[in-house]
Amino acid sequence: MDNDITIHNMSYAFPGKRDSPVLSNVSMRVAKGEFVSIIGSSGSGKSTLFKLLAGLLDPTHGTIELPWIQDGKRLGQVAYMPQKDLLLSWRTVMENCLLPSEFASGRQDKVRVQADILADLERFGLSGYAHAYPDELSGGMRQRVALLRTLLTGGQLMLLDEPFGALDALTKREMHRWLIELWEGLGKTVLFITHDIEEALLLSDRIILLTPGGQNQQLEDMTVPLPRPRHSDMIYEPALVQMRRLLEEQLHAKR
Ligand SMILES: Nc1ncnc2c1ncn2[C@@H]1O[C@H](COP(=O)(O)OP(=O)(O)OP(=O)(O)O)[C@@H](O)[C@H]1O
Repeated sequence: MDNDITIHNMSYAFPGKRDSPVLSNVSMRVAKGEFVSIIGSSGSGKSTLFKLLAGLLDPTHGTIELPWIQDGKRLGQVAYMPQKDLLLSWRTVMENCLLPSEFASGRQDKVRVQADILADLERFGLSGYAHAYPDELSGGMRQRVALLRTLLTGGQLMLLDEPFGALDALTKREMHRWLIELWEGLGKTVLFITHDIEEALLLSDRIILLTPGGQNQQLEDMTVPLPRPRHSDMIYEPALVQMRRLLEEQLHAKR
């Protein structure tokens, strides 16, 4: 419990829009090592929630507790992958992956960092692409580079904002397998924003449905009743069909 992420009665309104908060009295708890998906209609505040967790914005009211953060600085302790992959087009895959070490405090042995990145690229199915530029890669490969760079920023918590939204169904499925293997191997806490209910059901331990603004934002919090390892056919199990219907209804009702 001590390692849980805790958000308590948190509200956030953008400057100049104090009367219409994007997030209003939101509370949630996420256990260390959990994989939790956040779904919600467009504009319900999902990306804003991630920016608050990453420390890029400060709550207007309420608190966010990340128990492992020592000095209050979240940069480098929370790995945040924004909706757009933001790979630098003028830098190679290797140079993009070197960014976190360039920002890190203290001197790092560059030769060693590069050797580690080469090993990671192999693990991520990207061997031979260290010197390629982002626009020479497929969508799935770009996302893997962006995820690797996110991982290299370190930290216990990974915030992934619709990482697979733009991928075709087959690539998406491969990326799911790969992400789950990675998550199981690293034991990190993952928060994952998606619009794809099936994706949320197959990947997550829990799904949190964020409803748009209002005075007291209610969160639906559902545990996914599936063992691991999971496979795509599980989506047809009666408990999942029922849960999917419920989520779709809630999502449409709250628009
Ligand atoms: N910098 C900003 N200044 C003012 N309003 C903003 C800003 N960024 C976002 N908003 C508003 O806050 C609300 C929530 O935006 P947010 O991006 O968090 O939603 P979301 O749930 O992630 O949406 P989507 O699913 O479309 O990505 C929206 O109404 C948006 O217009």
